[in-house]
Amino acid sequence: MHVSIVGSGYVGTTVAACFADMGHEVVNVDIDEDIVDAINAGESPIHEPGLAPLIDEHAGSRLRATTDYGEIVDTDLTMLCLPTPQHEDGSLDLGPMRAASESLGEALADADDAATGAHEDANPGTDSHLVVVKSTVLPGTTEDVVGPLVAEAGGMTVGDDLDLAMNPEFLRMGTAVSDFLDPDKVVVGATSEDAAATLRALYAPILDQDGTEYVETDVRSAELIKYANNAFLASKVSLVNELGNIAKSYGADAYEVLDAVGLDDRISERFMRSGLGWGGSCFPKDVNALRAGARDQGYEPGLLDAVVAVNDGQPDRLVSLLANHVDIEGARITVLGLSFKPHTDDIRKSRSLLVIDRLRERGVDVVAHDPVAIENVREYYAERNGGSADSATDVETGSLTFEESVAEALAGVDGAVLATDWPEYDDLPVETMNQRILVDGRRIDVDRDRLDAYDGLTW
Ligand SMILES: NC(=O)c1ccc[n+]([C@@H]2O[C@H](COP(=O)([O-])OP(=O)(O)OC[C@H]3O[C@@H](n4cnc5c(N)ncnc54)[C@H](O)[C@@H]3O)[C@@H](O)[C@H]2O)c1
Ligand SMILES: O=c1ccn([C@@H]2O[C@H](COP(=O)(O)OP(=O)(O)O[C@H]3O[C@H](CO)[C@@H](O)[C@H](O)[C@H]3O)[C@@H](O)[C@H]2O)c(=O)[nH]1
Repeated sequence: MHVSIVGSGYVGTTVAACFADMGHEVVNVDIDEDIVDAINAGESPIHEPGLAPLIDEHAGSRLRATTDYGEIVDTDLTMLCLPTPQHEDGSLDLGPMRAASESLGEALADADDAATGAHEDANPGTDSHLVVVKSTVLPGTTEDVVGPLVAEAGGMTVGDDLDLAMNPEFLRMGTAVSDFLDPDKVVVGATSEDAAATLRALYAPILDQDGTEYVETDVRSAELIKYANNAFLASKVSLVNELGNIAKSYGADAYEVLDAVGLDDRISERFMRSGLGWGGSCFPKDVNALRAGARDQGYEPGLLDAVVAVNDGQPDRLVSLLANHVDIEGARITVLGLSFKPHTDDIRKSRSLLVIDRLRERGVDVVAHDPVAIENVREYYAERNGGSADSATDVETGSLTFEESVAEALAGVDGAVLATDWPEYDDLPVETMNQRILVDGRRIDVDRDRLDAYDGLTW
């Protein structure tokens, strides 16, 4: 099939490369020329295991990228993989979805004009264009916002020459390629049988796999399934963290406790790791969007409010724990791990950034290390501080510097906190630390005998 994917970020790039690998002809459309150039040069614009080889293999043949929306016209369907960030109040920001929907409609209208009156679509057997929302959006967005915007800009009619579907994505950063190619489930909400059939054909190469469920439902349910999934997982981690905080207060070990609890197959042992809590580009904004959406619907989501409150408290607990071991005012402390989880350079809503802020507010000079995310963090602080990446000039707070090697990051420091459980931290070169103190927010596999003091957030 010929597939166009609008938005080539973490999801759009992964999905495009995977569809190309499945045998489809794919074009990525993005407004960011650097991303487009990288893909066309056969390079991955992001750090994601397994992605670079796929782009290298398919770029220039089954995979292309462009800034030109006109290229969607000759494709069987257009999948929207645009950001759906949150407003300051936590509610869903549909700005990028609206802008892209209008651009898409305009491109389809231009093609219609060019095709001497009748819109020629590549979709075999139909003369309508299928728009599939893959971004995470609240119920109603596909049918009440995206559809009407594309239709108006394109001079089209939903159900006639415009078809809609919603196909949420469940991949995780760090394992995105394998999650996409070997998913637990594919969820599709389509507005017509033609749209449903096109999506079945699109996913056919992976549907024969054992263990992949194909769920067909209505569009609003498909939209809500994505939020319910993330809300459930975020709640599980917050519950585990609450139980972990209680375990520590009793001098019990949360990992021993929860490993045993997870043996109950109604609960499962997965997603039971207590510690610094959840970050990333999805859980924080999606839980907030669902809370705001529920309130709009007249429902008070008290449980989800508490889920966020527990999560928000964990970075402060980590810093308090460190203060039990180190006189932190004026201390030099290493923060190990900056990405929101291992095996990705994604730092969006990373707990590490909150820990760094809390430490610096208390006058700590922070030395930060990460195997792949340092550049992104430099850019983040440069943007926040109006140009100064290391911001060592900040007089109110401690400084922030970056070290490329773990050994250099630990040399001469008064203690370290572990924020992201990269495997690189399993065998820490602690000998050169001024004080061999480690406060662990993720329960890594470290040789505690080589440390003067080791403390865990919930154990
Ligand atoms: N990151 C994940 O792990 C993940 C997993 C599942 C679902 N999702 C959802 O998928 C969606 C995309 O997430 P992401 O992490 O890939 O976002 P992202 O920010 O990494 O990428 C979005 C891309 O869209 C491009 N873009 C913005 N406006 C555009 C426009 N008008 N036209 C064309 N391109 C435009 C940006 O340049 C960027 O490359 C979100 O709704 C997210 O919640 C994300
Ligand atoms: O037992 C656990 C598991 C996870 N986390 C934290 O939870 C966050 C999210 O982790 P994970 O779910 O592995 O990563 P994401 O890439 O954010 O993936 C989530 O968000 C995506 C975007 O919506 C969804 O597609 C995925 O299904 C969903 O797992 C990270 O900060 C983890 O450190 C824990 O603290 N303890």
